[in-house]
Amino acid sequence: MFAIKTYNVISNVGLAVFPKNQYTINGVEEPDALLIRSQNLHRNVLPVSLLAIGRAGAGVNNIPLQKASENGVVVFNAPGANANAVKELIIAILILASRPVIPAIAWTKSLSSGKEADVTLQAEAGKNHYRGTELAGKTLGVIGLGAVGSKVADTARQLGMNVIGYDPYISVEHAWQVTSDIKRATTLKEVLSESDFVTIHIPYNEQNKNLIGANELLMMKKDATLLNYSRNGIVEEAPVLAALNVGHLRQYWTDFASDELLKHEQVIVTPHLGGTTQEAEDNCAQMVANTLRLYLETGQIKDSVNYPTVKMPFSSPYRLTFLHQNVPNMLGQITTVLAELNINIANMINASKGNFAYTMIDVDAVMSEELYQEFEQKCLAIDEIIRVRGLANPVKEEF
Ligand SMILES: NC(=O)C1=CN([C@@H]2O[C@H](COP(=O)(O)OP(=O)(O)OC[C@H]3O[C@@H](n4cnc5c(N)ncnc54)[C@H](O)[C@@H]3O)[C@@H](O)[C@H]2O)C=CC1
Ligand SMILES: O=C(O)CCC(=O)C(=O)O
Repeated sequence: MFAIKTYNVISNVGLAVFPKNQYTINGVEEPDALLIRSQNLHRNVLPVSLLAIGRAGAGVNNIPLQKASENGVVVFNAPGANANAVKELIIAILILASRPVIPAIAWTKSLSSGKEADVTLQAEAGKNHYRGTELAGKTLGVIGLGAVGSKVADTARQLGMNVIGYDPYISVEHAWQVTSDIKRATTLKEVLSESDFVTIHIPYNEQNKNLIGANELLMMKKDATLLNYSRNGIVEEAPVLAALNVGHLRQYWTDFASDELLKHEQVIVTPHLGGTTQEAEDNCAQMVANTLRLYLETGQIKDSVNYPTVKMPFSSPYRLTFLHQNVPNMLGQITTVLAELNINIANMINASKGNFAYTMIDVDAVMSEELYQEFEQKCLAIDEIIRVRGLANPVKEEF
């Protein structure tokens, strides 16, 4: 049995991925895996039992990645699984930022003569106070052309906007998704200075902390609108408020509340709603539950942010897995231990990601508990090996 502990509201569609005869969810056992959304784990002690963390979403800045890697905890996310939800909200915001629909509705509701004809007349007479502008022909700058940004850019093009994208680190997969009529900026200044609307779709990390501050806001067109549906630490709040106060920036829309932002009339804050649709919550939970199962039951790694992708058909009776430092001679040391114990290798694979690496070795016979314990002890005596697991072939399903 594997034990899963969840935080936040996790879709039942995702939880249903775990067979009841193999998994407990939120039981009393120490967890093998956590399944979370925005839960901040930075202050948590990671239990020794913990093998994996699944983030049902894109951003992983709520997870202590270095600590997880060093403790042999593989962290997974759900790349792209909520991108459509964010895209639709961004498009809605672009429209709401151009057409004063929300105040117009509130004003119309306030008309109450009691006589239908009068209300109609008042509505007609007052509507010119709620005149908007159109998106077609305006320029949208998209910072980050990953799963969300590439979708936003394409849809904005379809709405007749000119789109400038900026992503110096774009993956080949996402580069293919961005149509050729989207202009590529080579500098942040280029995208900021040419856009009527700027929307940010990048991860929060040390490098992106305060990416948009006073200098960058000055690069923006006067009267432009800024959207931050990525993370709060990417945009510095004080210079944004100052830019709004002097009339340089028209509006700031964000998914991340703070006391200061909530007080300002030209700041419109949504309650971290980007990925909050039924479909996105189902997709994210289902995707990450499947990757957790794949890892827990077969050792294979897919969509991890701290360990490499490692795929190998499970065709032998028994599999050994090793999370280790990415240093020379790890394979040599592991195979020496296997040879000492007269264990024959049927198949093996090794891959690395940054300072960490992963090795899977299939052996041609099931190891007894006693033999496995001896093997594990010898392996863990090697300084650079972080975690060892022994897995019997599940045979029940095709992974
Ligand atoms: N508000 C919400 O509910 C949601 C927020 N998010 C946030 O949006 C972020 C992006 O999500 P996805 O598009 O799914 O991630 P993604 O990983 O598919 O795309 C991120 C893109 O940003 C690019 N990038 C990184 N640093 C950059 C920089 N300094 N300048 C320009 N480009 C840069 C990367 O090369 C990558 O192409 C997430 O990390 C998360 O923080 C994502 C989903 C929902
Ligand atoms: O609603 C959620 O779980 C948060 C979505 C999000 O911010 C993300 O996927 O990065």
